[in-house]
Amino acid sequence: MTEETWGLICDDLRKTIGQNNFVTWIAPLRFSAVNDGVARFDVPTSFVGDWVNRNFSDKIIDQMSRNGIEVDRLEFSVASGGSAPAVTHRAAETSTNGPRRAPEAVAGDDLPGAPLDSRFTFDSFVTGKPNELAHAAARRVAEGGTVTFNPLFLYGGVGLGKTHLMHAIAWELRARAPEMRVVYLSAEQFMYRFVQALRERDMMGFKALFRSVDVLMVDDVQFIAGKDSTQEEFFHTFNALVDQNKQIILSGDRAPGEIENLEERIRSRLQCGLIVDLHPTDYELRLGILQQKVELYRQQYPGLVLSDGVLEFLAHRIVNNVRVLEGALTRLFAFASLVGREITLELTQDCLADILRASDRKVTIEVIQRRVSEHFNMRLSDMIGPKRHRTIARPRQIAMYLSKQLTSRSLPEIGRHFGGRDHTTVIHAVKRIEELRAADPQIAEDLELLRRMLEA
Ligand SMILES: Nc1ncnc2c1ncn2[C@@H]1O[C@H](COP(=O)(O)OP(=O)(O)OP(=O)(O)O)[C@@H](O)[C@H]1O
Repeated sequence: MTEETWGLICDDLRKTIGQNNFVTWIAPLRFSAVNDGVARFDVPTSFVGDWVNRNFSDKIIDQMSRNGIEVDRLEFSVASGGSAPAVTHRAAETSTNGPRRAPEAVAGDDLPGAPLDSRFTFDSFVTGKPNELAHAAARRVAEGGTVTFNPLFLYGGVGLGKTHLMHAIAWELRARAPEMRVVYLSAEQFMYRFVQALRERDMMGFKALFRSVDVLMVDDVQFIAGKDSTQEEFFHTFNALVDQNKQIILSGDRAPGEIENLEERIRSRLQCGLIVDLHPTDYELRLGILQQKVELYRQQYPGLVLSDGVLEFLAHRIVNNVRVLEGALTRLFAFASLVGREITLELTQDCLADILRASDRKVTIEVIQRRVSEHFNMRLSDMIGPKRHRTIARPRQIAMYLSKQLTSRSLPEIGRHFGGRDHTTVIHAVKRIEELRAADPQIAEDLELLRRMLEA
């Protein structure tokens, strides 16, 4: 297999495992050789090799086979040094998110940090009303001065920039104070390190390692909910660091108070710091992000002409998360440069027909939740939270009902969007609202109003 074929396989893998997983785990691999049914790779640390082997080997083998390379297993050896491989750069440069360099590890080799994405800096983070508070808090922490709020907890929906902000803080701290031991990792990686330490009977080492950092950043903490011993260890690590006045920065898909199956003592500890919310994007922010990305693409595709109104059109029409917006723009530029044409509105509509159709059709569950919360004057976060009072539970049921009516999502998927509730809860909600619609004219009217607003 050539490096070029590996590059193609990487492109496919990115689609199947998602951009974040790809950047963190696959991009750092350096393809070495295939022989006797074994594909060999160099990896920066045994941790990465181990993780990829456990979590992604099936997918890699499958994608290889789709590209005509048949292997039975993968082997990883720790590279003796050097930077990320050329093929990783190439694969990364054609990523759906535009030009960038390969990820780098933020911590020294002895520290358990995950690689950082070099695109995710403060410079490249566009601010607007929906994210200004989160941005300001992140900036403050990144100054690295006296610890004023601990932890900083960033939360918000998918693809709204939580990981971007965390990486930006890490880059900034690293630039300002290179001697600081800054560790960024996902909650899943934290758990993996913990389980590995248990297996290898090296809890002392684990504790010493995590207690020796100056700044600890853990992404997607909702992941540890319900995982009892990991939570316990996380709690001790957290306390030890707070006691030493070390900064902790966390992110989650919802506020700490709304993460189910999180131990009460952790929840209350998390609530002691500053909790900031990244809100869904608005039109101005989307336009700002598009304009910023276009500047980058102008360097990559010099000479491409963009007609007036195209960016405004995209900002209006693609209201999903920023990741989708970026993907659309990347495709548009790549396509226009391939056919050598100006990016007109017409070309945009042709090239992005599927994405536009999907956004058209899509009244998303998130939008339904938002509209219903506004209508009933309740907090959006209560849609996914645990509260059961009628004034909250009823609108939540209405939102579930509308999600079933207006989207093609399955019952379990809807349940997941409502704070990981079971599909039977959704069935119950749908039945209940159907009954109420027949019996209560006020509910019938509310439903009709909401449906019209959502389909407008
Ligand atoms: N305000 C912004 N300015 C520039 N780029 C942004 C902004 N918000 C998000 N992005 C980009 O959108 C993409 C998704 O962001 P990110 O991965 O940080 O989201 P997330 O909130 O961590 O999502 P997830 O819940 O999926 O982990 C990234 O490529 C990021 O650079």
